Amino acid sequence: MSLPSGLRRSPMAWATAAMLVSLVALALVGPLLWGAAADRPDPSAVLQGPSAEHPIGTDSLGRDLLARVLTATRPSLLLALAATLLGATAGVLIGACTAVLGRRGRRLTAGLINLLLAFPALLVAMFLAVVFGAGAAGAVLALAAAGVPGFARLAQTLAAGVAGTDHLAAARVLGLRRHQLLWRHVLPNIAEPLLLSTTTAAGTALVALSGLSFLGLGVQPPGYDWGQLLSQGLDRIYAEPLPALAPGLAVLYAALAFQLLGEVLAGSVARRGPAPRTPAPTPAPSGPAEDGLVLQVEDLSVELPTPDGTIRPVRGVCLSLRPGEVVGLVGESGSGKSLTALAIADLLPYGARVSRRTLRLLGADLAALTPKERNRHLATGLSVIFQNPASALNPSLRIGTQLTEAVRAHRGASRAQAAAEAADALRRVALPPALLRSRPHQLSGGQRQRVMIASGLMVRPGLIIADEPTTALDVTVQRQITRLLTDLRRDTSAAILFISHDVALVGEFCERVLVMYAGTIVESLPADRLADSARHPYTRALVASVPDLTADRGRPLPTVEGAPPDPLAPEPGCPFEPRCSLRQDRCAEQAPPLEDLDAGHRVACWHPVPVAVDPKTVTAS
Ligand SMILES: Nc1ncnc2c1ncn2[C@@H]1O[C@H](COP(=O)(O)OP(=O)(O)OP(=O)(O)O)[C@@H](O)[C@H]1O
Repeated sequence: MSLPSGLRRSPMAWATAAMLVSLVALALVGPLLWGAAADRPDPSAVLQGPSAEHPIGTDSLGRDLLARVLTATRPSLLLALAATLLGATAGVLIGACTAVLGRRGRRLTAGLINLLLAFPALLVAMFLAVVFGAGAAGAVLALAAAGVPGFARLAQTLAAGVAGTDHLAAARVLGLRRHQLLWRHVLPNIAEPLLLSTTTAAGTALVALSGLSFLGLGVQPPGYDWGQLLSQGLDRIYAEPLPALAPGLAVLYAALAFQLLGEVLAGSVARRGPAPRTPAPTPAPSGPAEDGLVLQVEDLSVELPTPDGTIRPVRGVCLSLRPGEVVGLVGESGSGKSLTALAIADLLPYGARVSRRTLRLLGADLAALTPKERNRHLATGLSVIFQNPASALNPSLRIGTQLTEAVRAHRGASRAQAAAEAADALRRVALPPALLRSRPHQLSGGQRQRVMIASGLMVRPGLIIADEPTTALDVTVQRQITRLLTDLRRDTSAAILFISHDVALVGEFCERVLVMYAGTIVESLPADRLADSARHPYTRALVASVPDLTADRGRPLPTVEGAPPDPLAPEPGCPFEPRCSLRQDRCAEQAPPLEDLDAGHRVACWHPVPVAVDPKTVTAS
């Protein structure tokens, strides 16, 4: 596994690695190399100061103190790690349980955690160390128990974020038992921040454990750790500072190493967090602008790294929209529709690379703008309505705050002016302005989607990208939403790119349809000609797979036979060729370009289907 390049370049990461390696090496070889010297008493060298033979002196039995400090690395680290792991395991299990317990169990556990947190951890550790009895095992148990509430609170907070997610709800519906929910759905999703906290907690545990040994509650003679050596050295610190300083510095060094490890890991997580808004490298300027277009996209491609290799889920896409035009983008799941939209909106996931010949929004070449200008232009010229409004809206903010923040940030509108505009936007999507005070969970799915549309309207965009905005809604609400989008288009003359896999809906709602298959546009035609004049075998198969009320219920629903090509192993030729019953030799050799058939109708096929052919006969069976 290779290190992220950010980590490789970080001096702090290298320093931390060096400190950790030195500690581990000392813990491994210390007792072998210096164990004998550390335990050998020498009555002739009792309580000596630093000398060539004993660089930091000897103890009351004449044992070499440097050897003892070095040998103590192993017990000091092991005990601190044991206390941390025990405390973290118990705390995390208790805290994470709250995500899968019933209401009563959850409240009880939360109350218990709150109660335990009220007691200072170090005092609890000292009290428990006395109760468990002075000794290494008692100190470890006491520290672990004292650390449980802190870990439990952290895990509880993180688990609360998972508790409301759709995947946990889906797993509950599937009937998974509580322990399965905990192990499979809660813990894996909160593991990363917990690991970071555990690392830093190990440093704190090391200091605390040394403190207990220092007070005589931890490791007992003849065993020893840094805390005990520090305590012994302190008796004569004014005469000989080194015997106390050396174990003290060792504690500081090891605690610092753990703290730095936490910092470095947290930094590395933050670095791979949000995607940089600008895909590297700097794109070349766009091709010439075409007059009167809201969106002009030519030869857009997206590359994505995956664990198995790089894929190109969007390949050479061209599309354009005029003011007020509604264009549908249809295709099977995975055909690249959403990534096309995300590439236009500059919202591609981290690691994605985008290339294009032209990308203009409202006449402005997005490549020619600085990142700040581009963000501003996109934020004010484009709105994206996502498929799942539940996750697109921030659950902790009131609707009013979410609707107004964009206009306040980009247009500098006052709070009152923004609130008035938000109320107006809600009215336009047929929602009462009183909802401004609600939070997303208090709204139905249809209402949330209307809020998303209202949010898009707040910036008065020239282009609305609606990515499957009705997929999660029932048919009645679907109709309401599409009607609403139609009204908005009429009133604001915004263009709409409507992404869907519902061919029937797109045919009804849009003026023009782009059919996407395996990352490319394979056909572009007026929506009213979709049902009877589509010429690409894939479009014909999609249309044929739409059930209607007159279909014979005794026969299985028609589907597009076969599966899309493996994005990791693209073949030359037409990507639909393996599924096409009309394929010929040329289809497997060369990919067909998107060419004009007649006015407003383009198709990428070497042998477009004659209009008269029955659509059900065009896919391989
Ligand atoms: N972040 C990602 N990393 C790797 N591959 C991805 C990522 N996002 C999407 N893909 C892949 O890219 C391809 C296109 O995905 P995209 O989401 O654009 O499809 P889609 O046509 O919008 O599908 P759907 O209708 O199901 O939303 C798919 O094969 C998908 O697995």
